Amino acid sequence: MPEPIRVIVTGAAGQIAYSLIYQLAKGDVFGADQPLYLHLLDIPPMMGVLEGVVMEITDCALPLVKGVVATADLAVAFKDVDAAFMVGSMPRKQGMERKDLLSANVKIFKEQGEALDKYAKKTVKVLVVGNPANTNALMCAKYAPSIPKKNFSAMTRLDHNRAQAALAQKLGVGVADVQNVIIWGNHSSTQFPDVAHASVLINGSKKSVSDAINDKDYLQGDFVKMVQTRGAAVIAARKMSSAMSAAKAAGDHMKDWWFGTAPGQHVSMAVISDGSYGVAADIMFSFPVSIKPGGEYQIVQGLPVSDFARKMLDITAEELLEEKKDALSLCQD
Ligand SMILES: NC(=O)C1=CN([C@@H]2O[C@H](COP(=O)(O)OP(=O)(O)OC[C@H]3O[C@@H](n4cnc5c(N)ncnc54)[C@H](O)[C@@H]3O)[C@@H](O)[C@H]2O)C=CC1
Ligand SMILES: O=C([O-])CC(=O)C(=O)O
Repeated sequence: MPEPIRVIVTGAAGQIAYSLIYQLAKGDVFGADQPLYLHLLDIPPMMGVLEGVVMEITDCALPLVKGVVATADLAVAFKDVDAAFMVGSMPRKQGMERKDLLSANVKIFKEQGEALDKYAKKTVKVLVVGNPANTNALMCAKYAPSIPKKNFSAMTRLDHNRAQAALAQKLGVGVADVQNVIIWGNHSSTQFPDVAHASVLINGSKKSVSDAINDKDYLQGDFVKMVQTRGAAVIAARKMSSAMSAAKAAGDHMKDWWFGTAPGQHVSMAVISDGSYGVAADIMFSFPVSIKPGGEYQIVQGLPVSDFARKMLDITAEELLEEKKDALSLCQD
């Protein structure tokens, strides 16, 4: 058996964590033979609830769990962690955009960036889930200068999974038969879900999704809108934001980052922009990435960008630049 790793979940008494912790504890993310210590962080008023979560983890009798550290103390929570799921923050309510959460949430990611910098392993892989996720991740990285920026990411995998599942339904195939959809940009209603490079396996032969659906108006219209607004639709129906699907996406994101993507496949991750595809540098922008075994991601290069895609990329990058400006000023207060 490998040495145990240390994995932190912030917001551990909340909704997403409730689904996520079980996936981590039973080996779905880091592997069925990888023991781990779970570090669970929440705020002091939630310590009673968190105690209940710890009881349930114990009662699951899962052999991979070597110990649980439940705390509101950042120094204890972030000590020597190998992987960080940064969930803890306020969710939006009906009628809000995710960026409306910036003033409530960004300072959490500043403070926890500082804690990662002080206490975590320098190789830690950080996934920011709390909204607005891209800009929170940017600030988290900024305040953890001793950790490479490439170790920080934000979650657009839920959008990616939504797009993949919707296309599979439309085409009447299994989800695994649809590959290489791309979410570009912000985890917000300006994101661009792009099928131009996606493929589908139909009756054993591989086709482009665009050819298989053969309805440009749908692919550039209703499909894009549906993925952009799916989070709001779930809130309208459930009166609470997506949690089970968000936890599944967080697990998928980290699993691919930890183990690598299959040859020829790419997934969507918001990572620090290096200027690829004419996107402004130094914003957390969702790109197609391929990941080597062992966890080094690369932004997939050289994909053709249509005029329509160019317009969509520019809109979402512009929003991220505005969020960055607001976040920097909030963090200086
Ligand atoms: N990137 C994505 O695709 C998605 C992001 N989200 C976001 O994830 C976040 C969490 O959502 P839920 O789990 O549903 O919310 P929740 O309200 O059920 O749980 C959040 C937890 O975070 C805790 N928390 C608040 N401030 C904290 C701090 N400073 N340190 C540690 N813990 C803190 C709260 O006490 C609470 O237990 C929200 O911002 C939500 O918008 C949700 C779905 C998808
Ligand atoms: O929409 C929200 O506020 C929660 C979220 O990020 C999502 O479901 O994609």
